[in-house]
Amino acid sequence: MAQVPVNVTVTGAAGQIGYALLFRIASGQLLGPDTPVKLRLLEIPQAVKAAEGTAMELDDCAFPLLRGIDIFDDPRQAFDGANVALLVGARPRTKGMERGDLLEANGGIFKPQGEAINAGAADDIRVLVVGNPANTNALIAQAHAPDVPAERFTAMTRLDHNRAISQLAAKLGVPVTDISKLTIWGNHSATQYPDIFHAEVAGKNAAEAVNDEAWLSGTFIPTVAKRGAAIIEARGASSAASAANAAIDHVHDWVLGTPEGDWTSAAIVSDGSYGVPEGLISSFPVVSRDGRWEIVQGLEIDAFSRERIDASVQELTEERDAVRKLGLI
Ligand SMILES: NC(=O)C1=CN([C@@H]2O[C@H](COP(=O)(O)OP(=O)(O)OC[C@H]3O[C@@H](n4cnc5c(N)ncnc54)[C@H](O)[C@@H]3O)[C@@H](O)[C@H]2O)C=CC1
Ligand SMILES: O=C([O-])CC(=O)C(=O)O
Repeated sequence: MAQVPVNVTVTGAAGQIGYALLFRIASGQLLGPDTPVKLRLLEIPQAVKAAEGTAMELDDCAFPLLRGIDIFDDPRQAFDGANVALLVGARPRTKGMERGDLLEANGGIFKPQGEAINAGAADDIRVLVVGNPANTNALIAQAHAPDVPAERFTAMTRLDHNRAISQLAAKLGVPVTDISKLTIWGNHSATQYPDIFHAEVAGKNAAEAVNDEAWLSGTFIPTVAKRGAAIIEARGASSAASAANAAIDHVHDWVLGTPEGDWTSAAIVSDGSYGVPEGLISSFPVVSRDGRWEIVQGLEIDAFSRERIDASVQELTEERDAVRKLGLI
């Protein structure tokens, strides 16, 4: 029997990540080759026409799995019946903007979107926030969706995870497929901590294989943490195709499961594991089983890692306090 299509809502659909993302969703890379999808695109009124142009191109691909495209400028309509929501559209930081202004501007986007998800999304809704500051935007949306289990709100650190795998593989001269069990901890920001102490290269400990602490603290960690800025500097625009790719990876693994013997990284609501205050949306080592993220437990955290995890979690705590003060959560 033909499967019922899955409703996938994408915000910021006319933006550069949207352009790289929508064709991959429609081609079956998000939910697998047997799952038909309906796209529900949300844009601001001024960008609806551009979204319509992208929809025309999607039509022109004649993707067998694509069963419909609807375009909205109202979050209530866009999230109605959504099974998967990719929250990409956000207010970028502009010149002279303070962090508080950025959080406030994004609160104006993610609060109504959380409310709309609460009001009308499907019972199995899964939310991935990509728009920056992703962790705190996810926290704001989650705070306004009290009827949705908090665990359904996540933020993207998969791009950082993939960047770290690539950097580590290059250092060791191995294919990326040899690297497993790498972790991004904390915030999707320059304070994030890419951790190779539990990572493996072809089954052996990666930190021992690297055996170069100067490279680890002086090159690897800052390269991964500042990669977004380096891309902006080189391309004159922020990462788009690689961000879309990571969003596909995140949702694909969440719905269909992570491979046995490995884990990935995702920012999910903390249950207090590894000393991360409960309720913060922070990146952890995670596996997905039966459609739910689970934090990998029992990893030993040495002083080097502890200090870095704590610094990033401290930043998340400050962002949470700032949005609390602004009355956004
Ligand atoms: N978590 C991560 O790893 C990454 C996050 N990002 C973030 O993703 C976001 C999107 O990036 P781009 O696509 O390059 O930006 P972009 O500026 O090309 O597109 C953003 C789109 O969002 C739309 N938008 C703004 N407010 C909206 C609202 N209230 N509802 C619906 N749509 C709205 C805009 O009209 C625009 O079309 C940015 O915040 C960027 O910083 C980018 C790369 C990686
Ligand atoms: O700062 C940005 O907009 C881009 C970003 O998050 C990244 O590439 O990691």
